[in-house]
Amino acid sequence: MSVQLVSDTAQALLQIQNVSLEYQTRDRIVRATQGVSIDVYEAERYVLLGPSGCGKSTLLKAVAGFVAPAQGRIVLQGQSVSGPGPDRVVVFQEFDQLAPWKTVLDNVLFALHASGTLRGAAARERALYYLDKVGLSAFTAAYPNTLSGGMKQRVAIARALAMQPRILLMDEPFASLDALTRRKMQEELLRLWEEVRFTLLFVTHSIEEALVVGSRIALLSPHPGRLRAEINADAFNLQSQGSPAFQQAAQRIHGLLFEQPAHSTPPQAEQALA
Ligand SMILES: Nc1ncnc2c1ncn2[C@@H]1O[C@H](COP(=O)(O)OP(=O)(O)OP(=O)(O)O)[C@@H](O)[C@H]1O
Repeated sequence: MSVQLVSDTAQALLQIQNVSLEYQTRDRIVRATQGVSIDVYEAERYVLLGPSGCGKSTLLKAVAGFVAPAQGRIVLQGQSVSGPGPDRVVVFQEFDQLAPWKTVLDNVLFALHASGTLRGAAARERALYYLDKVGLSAFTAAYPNTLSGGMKQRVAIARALAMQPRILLMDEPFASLDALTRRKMQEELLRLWEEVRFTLLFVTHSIEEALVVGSRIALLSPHPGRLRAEINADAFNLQSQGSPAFQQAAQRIHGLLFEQPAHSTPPQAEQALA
């Protein structure tokens, strides 16, 4: 009998129940996802993977409460999501998500103050704690325009973790970084997860990134996105990248996404799905 990662009887932290998402444009309705059902459990690193336009970002925005489902519902810890809240924090791809007129420390403090999460010395202590966790203790007084792209993303991650959200939402957070920095950030994210054990919902269109970052991966079909399969990726990390098992998993995912037999697609160093 095989051992399952997740107990069937455990209550999922996040339940995406038969969710269809739509945009109303001037002349038509664009359906982004179709009847997607996903359960995400406490301390999972759950990845949404699929080709460009399959609705990954829209699904993440719906969990964040920015987009209301046209059908189905999203439930976080037993409560229906009906709008944004400090229990869900998003880290985006863009480097301009920090306030440029605030220092690194003030960017983190502002989130804590504005959301009513913490004030005074307690807020400062928590902000400094998470800035230290992302290796930015020496840059608390710096302004965003003096930081590299990777450092800005670290501030955004520290700011998000400082909120101690029930779930951290990341929308292709490393996609604008060069390959080396991206790898380093993946490594840091996994190290942070080992320490803090937050629950993560992570969007990417890179098969490799999904396997490295995720403990489970949802494969979404092309537009409109439907759940095609869920893959257990707990066995993989940056060290296993390039191993035969890793390459096989990447090949299998590629096959599942594009409905090709797994053996017909040679594995590549980086399999992006754009
Ligand atoms: N504001 C919008 N108005 C109308 N249609 C939209 C809007 N945002 C997204 N869409 C459409 O919804 C679908 C899903 O888009 P979404 O950005 O969620 O996909 P994605 O999988 O995240 O893609 P990518 O990997 O390219 O970011 C696409 O067809 C897109 O054109």
